[in-house]
Amino acid sequence: MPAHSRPGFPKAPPPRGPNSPRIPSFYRPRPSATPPLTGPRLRSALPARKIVGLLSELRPQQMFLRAVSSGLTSLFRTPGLAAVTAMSTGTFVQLDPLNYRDGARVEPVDSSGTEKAFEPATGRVIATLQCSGETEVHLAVKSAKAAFEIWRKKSGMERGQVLLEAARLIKEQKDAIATMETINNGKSIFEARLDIDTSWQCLEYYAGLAASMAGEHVQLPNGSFGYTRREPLGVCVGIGAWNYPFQIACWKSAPALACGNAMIFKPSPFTPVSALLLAEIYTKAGAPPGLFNVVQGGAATGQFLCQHRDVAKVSFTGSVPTGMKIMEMSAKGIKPVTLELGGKSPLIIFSDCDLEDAVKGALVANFLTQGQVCCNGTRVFVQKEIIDKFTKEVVKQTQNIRIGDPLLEDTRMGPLINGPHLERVLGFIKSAKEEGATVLYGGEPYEPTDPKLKHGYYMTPCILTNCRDDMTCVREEIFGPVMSILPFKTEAEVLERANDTTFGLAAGVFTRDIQRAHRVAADLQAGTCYINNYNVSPVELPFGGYKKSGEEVGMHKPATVASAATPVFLSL
Ligand SMILES: NC(=O)c1ccc[n+]([C@@H]2O[C@H](COP(=O)([O-])OP(=O)(O)OC[C@H]3O[C@@H](n4cnc5c(N)ncnc54)[C@H](O)[C@@H]3O)[C@@H](O)[C@H]2O)c1
Ligand SMILES: C[N+](C)(C)CCCC=O
Repeated sequence: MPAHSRPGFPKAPPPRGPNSPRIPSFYRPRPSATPPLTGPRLRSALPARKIVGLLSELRPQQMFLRAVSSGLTSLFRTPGLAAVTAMSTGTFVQLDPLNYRDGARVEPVDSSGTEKAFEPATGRVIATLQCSGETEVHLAVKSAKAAFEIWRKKSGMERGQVLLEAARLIKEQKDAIATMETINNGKSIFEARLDIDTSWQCLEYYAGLAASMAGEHVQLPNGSFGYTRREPLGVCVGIGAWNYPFQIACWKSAPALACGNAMIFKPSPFTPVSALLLAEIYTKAGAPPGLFNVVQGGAATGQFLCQHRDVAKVSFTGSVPTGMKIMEMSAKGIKPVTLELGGKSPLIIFSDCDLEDAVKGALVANFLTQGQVCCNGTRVFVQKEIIDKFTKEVVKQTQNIRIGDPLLEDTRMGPLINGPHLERVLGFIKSAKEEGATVLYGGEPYEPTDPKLKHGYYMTPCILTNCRDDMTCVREEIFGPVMSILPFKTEAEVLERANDTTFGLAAGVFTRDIQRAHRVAADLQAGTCYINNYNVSPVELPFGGYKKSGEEVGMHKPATVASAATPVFLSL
């Protein structure tokens, strides 16, 4: 939550960071008891603020080379991962306990059922997890409370040192963590490595901020003075989605821990494994046992966490319907929430764009992580003058995307997360056809030639044309590799259509006209607006949503404008 809009925080540091739970949202303003208080000051009159962040002009080719040249050089056996048999497609099984409490892996003391986690590339079960019951959740909270008592008394500098060491360990173990992420999530190893980079970068960023957070000294009449303290909230809960398992765990825990809180993290039951690596790293880095606990499970476990009396805040990443439930539960306990929810983001391509960049931008805006990205720009509005040329080129490049074993270096599209989700995505394509859309390319189940991948959840990326704004495929979040192309004539028209949605997570604009770029970005109702780029993730910038895409307790919506020379490429 933006510091500027919180009572009692008139001079907080700027709310910059990768995720909405930025530093101030894990703090509560607390004036000291004596001497006399100034009292909290409401800054509700602050105008809405937009943050403009410029990306460094790192060429995408350099980024690519850096990522691939690192190689799989440091395969390791993580402490506690003794039962990992191998780190390649089709062999990994997870036999160690998947909960983490008091600095060690544990089996839950009670359970409300089991869930199977798959390797999407092969369809194999890699882990069966016990869904933590109410007693286990209570033990995790108790352990986190004890750690909080130690942690909250540390100086910001001391907390920063632990986070820095954890960041160093993540960097050191990057390839093994990325491999684990690829095995459990299905995203290509190329992408997973980029995710791990934005994970350790996030810890470094908040480590840097930890020491500089301070309260205020306020002069009062007759020689009196007051001061404010910035105090952590206590035990915070993080609930994650399955599309960025390790990154979400880092983006939630880093700001929370930097501010002096403890965190209990519940990953999605589809992707339970990599959060444990983070837990082990925090312990190794010097975090007190219990500071970062992991409980596994689905909705029931999540509810136990949200409803627990001693949980001070819930930070949630997931779908809008679940976000609504989380908000409702938290409201009953008067708990602040941060909600990072879904989207149906517009990507606007003007006729004066650099077409080559725009095509690459559209690919990365739609097919990253097999299209399972909250901020994907899936409503691709293309100005009429260039729509034929654009469509032809986008189809050509989509045909070149390499689908297959996600652990292979040249794979750019792996399997979807699981069978039911694949069916759901294919169902959207079927209904698009029924509603009059044309499938220009893809949208079919895909079977790679490697026999071990036969039971994986692959499909060809799909391009739809003849779309209308009222079609289901254009209105609803598909969360799969499906691009809908929509023609437009004028700037005013496209802005109105782009904003005509209940979501507001991200948006993109491709144009050579710099004034138009910033004018359109300012009028788009979205948490992040990319200019001549898409889906880049600099950790220094906030990441949040308008409308149903997200919620924080604050007086303005974060709106980031990320601008760069050229987009990251998906196809080779
Ligand atoms: N805005 C963002 O930053 C962001 C990032 C990633 C994903 N997402 C969104 O997440 C969605 C996909 O993720 P998903 O399928 O895992 O979402 P989901 O809402 O089904 O589940 C998310 C998490 O909530 C838990 N959960 C489910 N019901 C719950 C309940 N009643 N109480 C407490 N916890 C509960 C799940 O076990 C899981 O850990 C998409 O809509 C996507 O756009 C958003
Ligand atoms: C890293 N990205 C691409 C910004 C995605 C953030 C999480 C959304 O699903």
